[in-house]
Amino acid sequence: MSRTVRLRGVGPAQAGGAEEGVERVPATLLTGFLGSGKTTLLNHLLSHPEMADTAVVINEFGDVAIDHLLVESAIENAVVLQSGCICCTVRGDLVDTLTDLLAKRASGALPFFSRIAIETTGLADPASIVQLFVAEPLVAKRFRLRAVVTTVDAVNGAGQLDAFAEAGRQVALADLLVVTKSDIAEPGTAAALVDRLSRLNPGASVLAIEQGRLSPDALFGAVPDTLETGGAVGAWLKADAFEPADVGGAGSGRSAHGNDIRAFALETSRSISAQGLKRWLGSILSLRGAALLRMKGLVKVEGLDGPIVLHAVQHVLHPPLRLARWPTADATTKLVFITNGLPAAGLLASFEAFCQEDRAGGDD
Ligand SMILES: Nc1nc2c(ncn2[C@@H]2O[C@H](COP(=O)(O)OP(=O)(O)OP(=O)(O)O)[C@@H](O)[C@H]2O)c(=O)[nH]1
Repeated sequence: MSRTVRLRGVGPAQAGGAEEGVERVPATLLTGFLGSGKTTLLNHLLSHPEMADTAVVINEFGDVAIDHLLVESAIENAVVLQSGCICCTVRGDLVDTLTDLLAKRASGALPFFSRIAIETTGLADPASIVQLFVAEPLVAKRFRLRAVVTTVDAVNGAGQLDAFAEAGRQVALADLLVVTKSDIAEPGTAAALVDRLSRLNPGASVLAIEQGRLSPDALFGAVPDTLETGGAVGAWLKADAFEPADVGGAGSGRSAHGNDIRAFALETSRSISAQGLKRWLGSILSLRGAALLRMKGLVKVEGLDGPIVLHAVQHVLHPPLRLARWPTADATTKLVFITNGLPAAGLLASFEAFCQEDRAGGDD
């Protein structure tokens, strides 16, 4: 069930300017375990004037929606998705809500907004929401996922990571990890959590904050917006932060305690045919997608001057981006993985196998 609240529509919409825009609306997904400080952070972010034109979608689990009442400011465009979690029962509702927001913006029923923020329930698996932005045409055509921000409670976060798989998945999917409540954590606890999070998801930026105090500049500055430039690709991939997996060897990577979440990097100077890459991706995403929390990287493909940029979340591959030239001095394939129960050795062996195949494969 989707329920709309507080669509006050104050002020005129920017007459017609928002309709059928060429630009896709950037979306920030705010996730994090129960009580980890999502609403507090959202509130603080929305208090900044530059965030005024933000439409907010808040998903609450249960019969009585409360969080939206706590989001105090700037929410002319607040929508609550209730009675279920976005990632499962009300996923269709989220699609409807997003398209409805655009229609209302275009008709003037809503004030103009140039970005959206989506706050999930504390138990959501953000992967299925990320998938909407890639695989659901109604959403993918009009919105782009700008950032996944995950809050982790400095006091309870370590225990939640040990006990709940959802907490680990939320961390693995993040572009930015925000450690909250460092003001009330035991000395050293927040720093230890920052360290653990950096090992779980070496590609994400990690910031420790208090009482939601994070500026939009700090948030968006930590998450590159475009991959077209070399510097942005480097900051996005952060391959150096990942432990290398040994090609042909055990490729252990780093195991975090609790869930069997491992982060590791694969680097090889070998190139793969376009056909081989397509088949390898088809194979690992369909067969092992559930365990592949995240994969990002640059791949050297035969016959191309620049790399193919890959980004996959579980079974879903973001549209691959073809760069005209390599952003790095070394034109080598670099793939970083965060997996749950999927050892590096198997992935490396399969990549190598597909490198050997289809040497004469065409570009398609
Ligand atoms: N001391 C302190 N309290 C915080 C901080 N961040 C959040 N809180 C408090 O923690 C409680 C939960 O914060 P929320 O922002 O509601 O957390 P949430 O993730 O939105 O919670 P759910 O939607 O229930 O999952 C509230 O009482 C906040 O005031 C912080 O940095 N320091």
